[in-house]
Amino acid sequence: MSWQSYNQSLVRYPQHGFSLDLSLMDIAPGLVASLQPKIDKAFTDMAALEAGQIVNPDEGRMVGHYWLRNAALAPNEEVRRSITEPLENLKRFAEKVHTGAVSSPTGGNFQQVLLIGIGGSALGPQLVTEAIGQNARLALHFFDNTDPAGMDTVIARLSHTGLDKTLVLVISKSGGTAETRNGMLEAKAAYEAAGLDFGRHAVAVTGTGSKLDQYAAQQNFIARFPMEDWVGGRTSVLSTVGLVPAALQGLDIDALLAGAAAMDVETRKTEAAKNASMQLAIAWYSATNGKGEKDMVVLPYKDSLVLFSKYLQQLVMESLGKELDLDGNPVNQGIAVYGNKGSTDQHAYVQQLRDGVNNFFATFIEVRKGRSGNSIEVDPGTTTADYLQGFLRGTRKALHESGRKSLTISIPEVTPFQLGLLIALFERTVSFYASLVNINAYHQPGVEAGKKAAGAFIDTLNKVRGHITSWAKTAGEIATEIDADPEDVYHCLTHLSANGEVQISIGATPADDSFQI
Ligand SMILES: O=P(O)(O)OC[C@H]1O[C@H](O)[C@H](O)[C@@H](O)[C@@H]1O
Repeated sequence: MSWQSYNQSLVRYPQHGFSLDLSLMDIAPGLVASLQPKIDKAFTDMAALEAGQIVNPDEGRMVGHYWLRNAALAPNEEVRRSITEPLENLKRFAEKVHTGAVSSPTGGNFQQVLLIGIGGSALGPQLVTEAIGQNARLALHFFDNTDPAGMDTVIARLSHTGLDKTLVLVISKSGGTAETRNGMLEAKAAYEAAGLDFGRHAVAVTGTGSKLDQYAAQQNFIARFPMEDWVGGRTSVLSTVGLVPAALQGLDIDALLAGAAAMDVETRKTEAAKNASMQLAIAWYSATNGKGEKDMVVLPYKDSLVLFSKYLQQLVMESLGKELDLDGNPVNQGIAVYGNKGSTDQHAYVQQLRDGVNNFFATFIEVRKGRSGNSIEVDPGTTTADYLQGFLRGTRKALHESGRKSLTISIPEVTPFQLGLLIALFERTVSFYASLVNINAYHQPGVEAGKKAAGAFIDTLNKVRGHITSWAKTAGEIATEIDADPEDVYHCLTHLSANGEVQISIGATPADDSFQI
């Protein structure tokens, strides 16, 4: 480690207490020169994106999440209003919930929120809640799956305060996501079982006219907030998707937006050496050979940032994980992201990072402030915060000594403003990196394949249900009757057996197992 290379490779924005240290990334001196045409193109793409000129060919929609924190950039008055009006409305709405002007139909203020959403409609709000929601006015709970047992656990937890005091926030951009629809129907059933009118406790955040929007109107939801078509799910944390729950928690959403806007100011500058997102994109390119050859391990040394890797996983992997490049050539791009937090991970998988397969680069996130308030001495003169800093610096050094690359992002503390900075930093990095490797970061064609196959499986499951009899049959026999894949039929039958709908007699192999009512 050299003091000189630290000084030379640091991008810092002292006015925000932010710095990005790339000194341990070993970026080859010639790389930037060889990438220059691509870097120039990335800046041109960025300008086109911010000007509303990037339209996803398969979906026909503009990409414009940058406008959310800078409405003045929006390409026309209509888009500008679609940012400013919901922002004012959601603030007013949160205020009404806090003052009790919007309250539980059974009387009294709402005291907690159940957020139902998945993917970008949950990960952003979860990140914000964990990072800066410690003193939230209303506690947030989540349904982010179609797991009935998981939902039962959450409902039981909510019932301590009471479902009547729980505001339900159903969030889905498309308004048609199965897991979210299921979660909403399960919640509705729980409210009805408690003798409560679900609609009078519910709020929707969704695209105007979507299935959810129509359902919310029909069920007389308390409020509906629009989510604009030009915001993608994984970049929606600063739209109504993230801001409605944040405002309900009483968080400083203006500071969150201001942090993102401040990072945008820095990362809009076309001097690559001073642009933290461009430097990060170049570092990703250098570490992964521009082909995702290494994974990104995200290690924030701060408990409140524990969900940052989970959040980045969607942002990076759904954006960059693409089969084809922009010219239609197969490239199978992407960067795998995982992580948790330091120093906890030191006692779990850092052993492999240091000594095992060298298939990653680490992203350390350093938060300089330990806590607000005084600290005890755990050793003479030493605090727990000293240890946290020591472990970060120590692990970074140990990885470097064994030839592992890492970069370090430092921020002063985890505030709404700093969280906004981090979110915007990575959004722009993903955008730049996509330009460097010539892919579209703003569509997700691969996600549909699994959804379609799941739909087909559920159709088969329902057909199987209709062919179970009081006499025993094998999966193969039922598969022949309904013209389906016997392996699928077998898994339908074991599912029905585990859920008490059929009885199973185990044979020598799955093909010999038989099932009856
Ligand atoms: O907000 P929704 O429309 O319900 O979508 C939720 C998620 O579902 C999809 O599978 C997409 O790949 C994600 O990008 C999206 O965030």
